[in-house]
Amino acid sequence: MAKDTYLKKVLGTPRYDKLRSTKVLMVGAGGIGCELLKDLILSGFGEIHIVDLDTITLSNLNRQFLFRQKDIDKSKSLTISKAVESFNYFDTKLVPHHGNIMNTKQFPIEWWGQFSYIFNALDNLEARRYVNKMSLFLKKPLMESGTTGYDGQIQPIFPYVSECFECQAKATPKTFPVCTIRSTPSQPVHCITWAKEFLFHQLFDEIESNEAVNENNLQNETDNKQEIENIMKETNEINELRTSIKNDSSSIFIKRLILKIFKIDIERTLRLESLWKSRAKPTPLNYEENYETDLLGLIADEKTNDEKILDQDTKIWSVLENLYVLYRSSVNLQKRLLKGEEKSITFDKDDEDTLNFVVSSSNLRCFIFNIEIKSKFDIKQVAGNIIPAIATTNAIISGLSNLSSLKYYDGAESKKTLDHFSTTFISIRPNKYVTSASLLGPNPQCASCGLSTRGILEINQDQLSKMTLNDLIESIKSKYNYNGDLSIILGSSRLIYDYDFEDNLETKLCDIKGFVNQELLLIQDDEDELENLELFINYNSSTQLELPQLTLRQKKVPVTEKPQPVEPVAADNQPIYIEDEDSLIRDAEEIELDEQPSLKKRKTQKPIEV
Ligand SMILES: Nc1ncnc2c1ncn2[C@@H]1O[C@H](COP(=O)(O)OP(=O)(O)OP(=O)(O)O)[C@@H](O)[C@H]1O
Ligand SMILES: [Zn+2]
Repeated sequence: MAKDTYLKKVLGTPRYDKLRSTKVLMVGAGGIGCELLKDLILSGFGEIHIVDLDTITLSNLNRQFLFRQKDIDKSKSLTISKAVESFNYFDTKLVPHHGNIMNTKQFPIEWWGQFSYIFNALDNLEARRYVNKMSLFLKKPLMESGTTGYDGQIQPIFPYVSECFECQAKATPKTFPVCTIRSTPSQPVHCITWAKEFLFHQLFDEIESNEAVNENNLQNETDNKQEIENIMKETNEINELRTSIKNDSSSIFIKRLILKIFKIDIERTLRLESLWKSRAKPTPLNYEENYETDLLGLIADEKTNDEKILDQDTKIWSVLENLYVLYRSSVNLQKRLLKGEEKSITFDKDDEDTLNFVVSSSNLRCFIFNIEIKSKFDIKQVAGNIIPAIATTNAIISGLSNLSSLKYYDGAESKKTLDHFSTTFISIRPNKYVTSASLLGPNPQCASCGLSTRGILEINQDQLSKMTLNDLIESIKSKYNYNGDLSIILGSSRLIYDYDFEDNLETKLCDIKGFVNQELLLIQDDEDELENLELFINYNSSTQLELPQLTLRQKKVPVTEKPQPVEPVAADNQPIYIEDEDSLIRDAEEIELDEQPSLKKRKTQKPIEV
């Protein structure tokens, strides 16, 4: 049977026609991306653009099945597009892009406009938030997906109709007080964090000016003046070591480092009696007396010892072995910096030198503080924030992501409501492998979609040099029916106009600092009647000034009820609804957009435009 006839039969003609002419975007070509691309191709999408910033590493191969050993170090997006050629039965057009999705030069807003659906297959919050924002600006449906170990989730997002990615607060990574890390560790994770975030970072990585440890920060954590003084002194000494690594090609800095961090700093901390009243005291490392000679012996036969020690990643290394690993990794890191190709080195769990440095220094600190020493394998999991990625979980989540998106292209779109979709979870819980929850409307408190409306302000260079800020304000006021004054914030926080800050009113737009292509303008109604308006500035050669067609929603009395996270209920063949005190909500009701829906109302449905 001809391919097209086959596909038409499987999909049905209306869906076939739609899918063949549909362009979609997949962001991320890693664990989920490999599975998802296979599914999207076999579903008959007409054109798929794939974006990934990374290259393939050895550790990807166990689950990113489209990559092979020969592909290591090659671009993920380019390789994945070639890898699917053998089963690209329906001649889907594949367009790979090697780059960061947040790069506005490579991916300007017009570029996003071409897609009918966006699929996220990402692994970090920052990029997910960015894609969510773009989907809100362009009102493009987005399928969010993620997995950790056996757990996974998909969330279909229909901008301003269902919850966006930001509507529910996200868990923030666990952090520890500076003083626990710097002075009083009690668990291996404290020492690992110290080794990775402080010691390694300060010695080898690029340091941003706002990162510097300063007394003010420390005063919020402890009122022990001496402790603050010690931490500041230690930081300055580390900075000196950092300079000596690059200025003196000998390995003498390693001995200075060992003596400083495992002996002198510890002795200094021990003098702070108050710290040790209710804690076990650390024991400074007697390096010169107990270990130096043996270490020099090991170093004399590096070839044998590298094999005997460095490769034993599940073994618990002795103190001497840890010193050996610290020495070897420090020498390698110094060599790399002296070579000049790398200005600084960032910790990466797959970079052996950085991992070995962190493992050994963390273990030596554990030894000093009487904390259990861990294997390299175990420390890698913690330092790399690794939860083992499971290929099957990725495959199931990608399957759900693809299938759920296909419903969007089903025949009768005019009747389609959020009821047709659900957030779906998988987890290893017995009898509840797959659970799902119906989609909620936007959280009215959500800063990304509930409190504001977004659109694109198109403007050409000529207008930029003719128009003043005042002209722009007048255009905005009349377009969106503001009753009173407004204020404007440019970018993340720069106020350029409000009722008592009029300095820029007569300034031409091109002369307002920060008023540049791809930047954001946040417009707030001083009367507090209309919701916030966020405009994305887009330079365009043909348009004079074009403000987006939008109706700003009226602000109503603030809703006091805080949305609660929804506990999913078990899936069966029936659509799943969330049970509340009164009843199961089964009928689709429409929400008027200018209502401030409560959580219960947010369960009701609004038609989705396709
Ligand atoms: N801002 C971004 N732009 C483009 N691609 C991104 C961006 N952020 C992350 N990615 C890509 O998303 C993919 C996520 O895949 P995955 O979660 O499997 O991570 P990985 O880096 O391949 O694996 P691991 O982290 O386990 O080594 C990666 O290929 C990563 O390069
Ligand atoms: Zn939202």
